Amino acid sequence: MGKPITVRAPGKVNLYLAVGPTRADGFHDLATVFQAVSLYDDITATPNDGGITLSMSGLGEHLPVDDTNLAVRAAAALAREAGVDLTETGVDLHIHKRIPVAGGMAGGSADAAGTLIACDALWGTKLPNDRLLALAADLGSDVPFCLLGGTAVGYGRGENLTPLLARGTYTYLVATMLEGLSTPAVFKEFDSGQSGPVPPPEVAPTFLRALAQGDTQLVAYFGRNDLMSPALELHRGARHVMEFFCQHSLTVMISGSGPTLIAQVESVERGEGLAERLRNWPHVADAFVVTGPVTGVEFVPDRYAPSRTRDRALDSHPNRTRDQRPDDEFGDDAFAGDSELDASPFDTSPFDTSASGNSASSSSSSDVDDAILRHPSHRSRTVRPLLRVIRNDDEIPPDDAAPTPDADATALDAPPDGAGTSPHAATPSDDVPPRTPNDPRTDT
Ligand SMILES: C[C@](O)(CO)[C@H](O)COP(=O)(O)OP(=O)(O)OC[C@H]1O[C@@H](n2ccc(N)nc2=O)[C@H](O)[C@@H]1O
Ligand SMILES: Nc1ncnc2c1ncn2[C@@H]1O[C@H](COP(=O)(O)OP(=O)(O)OP(=O)(O)O)[C@@H](O)[C@H]1O
Repeated sequence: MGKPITVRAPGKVNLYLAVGPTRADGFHDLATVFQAVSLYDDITATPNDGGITLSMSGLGEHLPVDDTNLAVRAAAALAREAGVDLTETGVDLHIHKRIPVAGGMAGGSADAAGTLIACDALWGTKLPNDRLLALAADLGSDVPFCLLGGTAVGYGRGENLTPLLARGTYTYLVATMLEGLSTPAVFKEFDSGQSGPVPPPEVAPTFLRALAQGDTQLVAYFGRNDLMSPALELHRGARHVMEFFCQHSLTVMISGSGPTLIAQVESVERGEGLAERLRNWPHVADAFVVTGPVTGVEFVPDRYAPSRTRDRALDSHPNRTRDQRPDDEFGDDAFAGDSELDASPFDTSPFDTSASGNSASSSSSSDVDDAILRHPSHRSRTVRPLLRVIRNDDEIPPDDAAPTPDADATALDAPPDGAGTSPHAATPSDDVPPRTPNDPRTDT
């Protein structure tokens, strides 16, 4: 029987999320910009001689492990699609979860995407990318993006993806909540807040331009999430936590359908300082710093594969930071062994530990473990990049069709109601969620 395969799958944030009308199938048309961030679930697939089993650790300890779990559904869907006979060939899945459950960061979707890639490699199904992406879309609207990673615009349900030109690295302070939110409930709340026909959703050209230019402040300024008001209506705790962000003049958004709150910060150091204080706020489950963009699902070589002991140590570290550190913190040696990852897993196993002479394996295992979990995204090697991406209709507006950021910034120069002079400032009040430039209510 073959060796276990471990992949890691990133969570996402939505930097822009415009919601359109409800479709005949009950879903909403979206125009959204996803970014994958350095917060990962690890998925290990071990071959067995029949059936699919699942165990979970970390934040997933209390989730069901039956066929309602998205990871189990993903493995079963792949087996069906690829004609794998589950009575003879199966998989034991283990997921170590760090992405919050029902937090709007695509936790379940990341597990489904990771399971597809791990089982595809384990069973040697070699499903073409377009079929993998179609399977992913059937499992959930966010699953295709979790496969792809990076920064991408999503239309349709969010599954019609095009990678975006996005310069720069984004550093986010993230606050996860003790209570989650149900995605369908948030969409329903959005519907109930509409008094007339909802226009077709689109991403503002100024926003795309800011992304392409790597102007992180303008990206925050033009960011939008139509699910923010409905999510905050449903989550009093998140409304209170927003006060913290506003007190620190941060432009706060929810991630996806919430209630996780995110804000760009200018440095990892500032973010970590704020996160430490935020952890003591009521309703907050955890606070930490992540960076983006990172790549989609990646294979983790054997020697870096998670161990329960390491996971526990990392998760309980008081300054746990899921971030990108400056390169020199690890030195190039930490990734010197990664060249083997450039090969397709179907040609040469990336999990072959026989390459013991590399400098990574000569480092102490804890140094390397630390390094792989914090490694800068631009160094990551996606073994099986999903280069062929589907998208049906609209093209991104050409540069010359877009107003210049300056022109738009002038139009928006006046701070929104209740906000300070900085576009990043908003004034908190007691129970009413503060208005921010991202809050659709500021448009009215
Ligand atoms: C809010 C986002 O996270 C933004 O990226 C996604 O749209 C949600 O993606 P997801 O969690 O993968 O959601 P799915 O599992 O596909 O759908 C869950 C439910 O959310 C609602 N839903 C989801 C996506 C969408 N475009 N319109 C919807 O109305 C539907 O009620 C659906 O039954
Ligand atoms: N592997 C999984 N991880 C997390 N949740 C799962 C998983 N499988 C099924 N679920 C169920 O899916 C629901 C949504 O959880 P999830 O963590 O995916 O939400 P989310 O991050 O808000 O999703 P999204 O951002 O894609 O809308 C939960 O109620 C949970 O019970």
